[in-house]
Amino acid sequence: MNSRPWTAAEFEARLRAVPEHAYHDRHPFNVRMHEGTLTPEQIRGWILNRFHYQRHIPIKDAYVLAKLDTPELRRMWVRRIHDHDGRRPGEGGIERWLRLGEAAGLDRKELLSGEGVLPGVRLAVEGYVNLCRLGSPIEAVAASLTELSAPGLMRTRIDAFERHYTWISPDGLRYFQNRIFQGGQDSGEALTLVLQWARDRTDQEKAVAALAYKCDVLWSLLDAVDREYR
Ligand SMILES: O=C(O)c1cc(C(=O)O)c2c(n1)C(=O)C(=O)c1cc(C(=O)O)[nH]c1-2
Repeated sequence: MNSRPWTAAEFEARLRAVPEHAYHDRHPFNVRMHEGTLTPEQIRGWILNRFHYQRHIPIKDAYVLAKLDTPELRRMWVRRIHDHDGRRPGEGGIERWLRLGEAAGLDRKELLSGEGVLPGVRLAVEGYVNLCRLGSPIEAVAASLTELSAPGLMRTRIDAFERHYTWISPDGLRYFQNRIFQGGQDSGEALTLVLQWARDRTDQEKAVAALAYKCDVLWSLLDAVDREYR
């Protein structure tokens, strides 16, 4: 027999508890990034590998979009693709990440080539894309709720970069500045949907599990980078 559903407040608390314990801001590589002890080579290795994640975000969002069955929901979700791809060449999050790479001394051709992306990073990103491709709408949307923790992390990261990595021009940090607002908007919308859609305890548990899986994706990405750039 199914357990009783959690109340909306209980369910929200369970969702919020997942990234509080398992978000990648606690990963030793990220901790060292914020402490200012990473070398330029380590920072560049992170930027290059994280680009693989960034360029797959609009791809996974296209899979999520295809699961939404009303114009209202699709209009809301399609904004995420525009946020990353921009509406014209030279705009959007992917372009800003390329500029971050350039500000750190990486060639954009090198970033776009995908060379040097670690196998563990490829697998982690593939895991997230496949969850959004094959999972239910509630799982795909719940997985994005790591973004509940992203705006706070962006503020700390900008502060750390401005303090410790002054060899990167401040213009390169525009990606992170934009994500403070975008991450807040994305996660607010996603949380409303997940709370609305979960009808029973099975849905609720699947949403929590999808969010935990997404934390593992981000954690594994940093594990791979940390191991390679010792
Ligand atoms: O730098 C980060 O720590 C970080 C984390 C996350 C996240 O928590 O998933 C995202 C981003 N950045 C990000 O830039 C981004 O566009 C993004 C989209 C999503 C998502 O799951 O839809 N997460 C994140």
